[in-house]
Order: sequence, then structure tokens, then C-alpha cells
Amino acid sequence: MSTPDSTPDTEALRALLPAQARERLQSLRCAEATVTLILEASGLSARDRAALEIAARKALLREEDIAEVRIAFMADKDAGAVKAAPRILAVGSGKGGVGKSTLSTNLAVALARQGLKVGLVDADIYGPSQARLLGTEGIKPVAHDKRLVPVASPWGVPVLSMAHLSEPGQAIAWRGPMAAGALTQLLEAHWEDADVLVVDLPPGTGDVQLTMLQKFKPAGAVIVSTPQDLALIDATRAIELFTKGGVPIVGLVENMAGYICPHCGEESDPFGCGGAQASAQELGVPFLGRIPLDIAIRTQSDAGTPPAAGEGKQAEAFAALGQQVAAWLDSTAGAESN
Ligand SMILES: Nc1ncnc2c1ncn2[C@@H]1O[C@H](COP(=O)(O)OP(=O)(O)OP(=O)(O)O)[C@@H](O)[C@H]1O
Repeated sequence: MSTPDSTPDTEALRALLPAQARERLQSLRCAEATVTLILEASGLSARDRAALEIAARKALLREEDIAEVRIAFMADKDAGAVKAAPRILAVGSGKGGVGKSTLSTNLAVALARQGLKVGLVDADIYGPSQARLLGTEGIKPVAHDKRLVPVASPWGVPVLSMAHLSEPGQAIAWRGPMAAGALTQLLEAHWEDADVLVVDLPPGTGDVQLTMLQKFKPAGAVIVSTPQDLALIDATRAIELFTKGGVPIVGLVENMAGYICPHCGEESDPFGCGGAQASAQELGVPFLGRIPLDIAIRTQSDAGTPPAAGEGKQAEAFAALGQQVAAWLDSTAGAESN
């Protein structure tokens, strides 16, 4: 199997692949112990792609000289009409720690479950968390034509995050222009397969948000808040930033609402109740609903299994949010080009 310098021969590696991967193979390279595959993706659903990726990786890792397998999917360039660029859905909050990343992951998964082709960009350059939330930690994206190829996740949502490009635990201490450059790399990646790009923004109103408004104007913004007054004041600032930048507000989501005690079942409201709905009304923006404060949401998120991909009441809460956002996307389709 190995050549004299112990680099496995590409023909032999090709033969190890499952038949479906061989049929779709556009290129296979092997350098040292890393194999890089590019597969053609036309006609495959996001779930089929994830399954094919897992099968191909498993087959190649059986070869003892192979330590790492990188797989990228490319849209079929000859597949008829040119697809429009994906619409960008920004998820923002004025304040950190309100669950914006958790909401972004689960909104993306809920939209994908409704049949949309969704990608996720982690624009939280300094504190990326989407690699963990989507169970893709440790996977390095490949580049094709000098642009990154999104990392497939097991949940049907491809993703790109600084966490895929940096070493685990590495502190990212960049000045504004470098962060803006990193954001550009993530957003100008091969997203041509997606209808919608959910972008998880860092909290606040800094350089990354300004780059988004100037260079990659979102079709709409979903604002996340907890029910307390302080979080709501900050959410109001985020709404102002988008509105001034000409980005329509899809609506406000109240996260960490109504805690149900896992022991006695009693419901309490540690962060207050109904604040976000009242604020949305005052500000004249739609209220998109409540996501409960639920320990299962935290534990499943930490384990890289988004609750929106499962069954039960947590998944239902995210599915309801996804339906509202999908309806908004439908009702505004084509509006950006006007
Ligand atoms: N509805 C919820 N129920 C229980 N835990 C939640 C819920 N939403 C978020 N969390 C937990 O709260 C913590 C913060 O969430 P998350 O990282 O999504 O917030 P964030 O606003 O993106 O934070 P940052 O500003 O640091 O990026 C995480 O541990 C997450 O699992």
C-alpha cells in the first residue's frame, strides 16, 4: 500500500473509499499522513453529505499510515442555473452570555430540519464556540481556489469558525482590522450551496458588527435577550445598530425564560418574566417567542448535540422559532435586490 517514502499511494487510497465517494471524487491528495478529498455534492442532502463524509473518513483511517482525513464538498459547477448568494441572517445581542451562540446553532438546525439549506458562520472571532456546539471540534477546513470549504457537521449544517482555524485553547488577540479580515475569510468561503447563512455575531456593537453592515449586509437580524432589564437595554442598542445600518429586524427572542425545576417540576422566573415581549412591543419589533432556561439545553449543547436536532420540548421550542424565521425569510424573499 505504501510507497518507499511511506506515503500511501493515491490509487490504493481511492480503492478504499466507499463506492459513492469514488463516484463523486474530484481530487484526492495525500501529504505525509494527511489525506485531502474533494467530493462533488450535487443532489445530496446535508444529512447524506454528513453520512458520506463519516463513511469516507472511517474507510481511510483504517489505513495505518493515515492520521488525518480532510474532506470538502463542492457544488457541481455545471448544475444548471447559477444559484443566488445565500441570504445572511445575523444573530446578535447587546450583551454577552445571553445564549446568542446557543440560539444561532439551534436556529440553524431548526431551519435545516424544515428543508432549508443552511450554513453557520461563527463571527465571534475572539470567543468562538460553534465548533463545539455543532460537534466539529478538531476538524480543519480545507481550501479550494484560495477559499475555505465549510466543515460538514453531523446535523446537516456546515459550519466555519475561528475555532476550526486555531489550536484548541489558543487565545485570539487581534486588532480590529485583523478580526475583520478573519470574518471576511469565513464569509467568503464556499457557501454557494446554502440558501441561508446564520451568522453568530459577537456581543456588542464593535468592529465585527460594522464589517458585517458595510461588507456583508444581512437580510435580517434576530436579536436575543434574557428577560432582565439590563439585557433588554443592551438588546435595544443592538436593534438600533441594525436599524441604523438599514438591516430589518426579524424579531426579538427571549432566552432563559421560565425555569422548570428538574426535581419538583415547579416553574420559576429567575430572570423575570415577559420583559422581552413587552420591550419588543414598545420598540415595534416582532416577538419571536421564548426558549426556556433548561439544564438539558446546556448539557446537550456542551456535548455538541444541538437540542434542536432531537425530539421533545426543547426541540419543539426551537422548531417554533425556526418556523417564524422561515416564514419571515419567505415573506421577504427577493427584497434585498430591490
Ligand atoms: N435556554 C438555555 N437554557 C440553559 N442554558 C442555556 C440556555 N441558553 C444558553 N445556555 C447556556 O448559557 C451559556 C452561555 O450561552 P452562549 O455561549 O450561547 O451565550 P452567548 O450569548 O453566545 O455568550 P458569549 O457572549 O460569551 O458569546 C452556555 O453555557 C449555554 O449552554
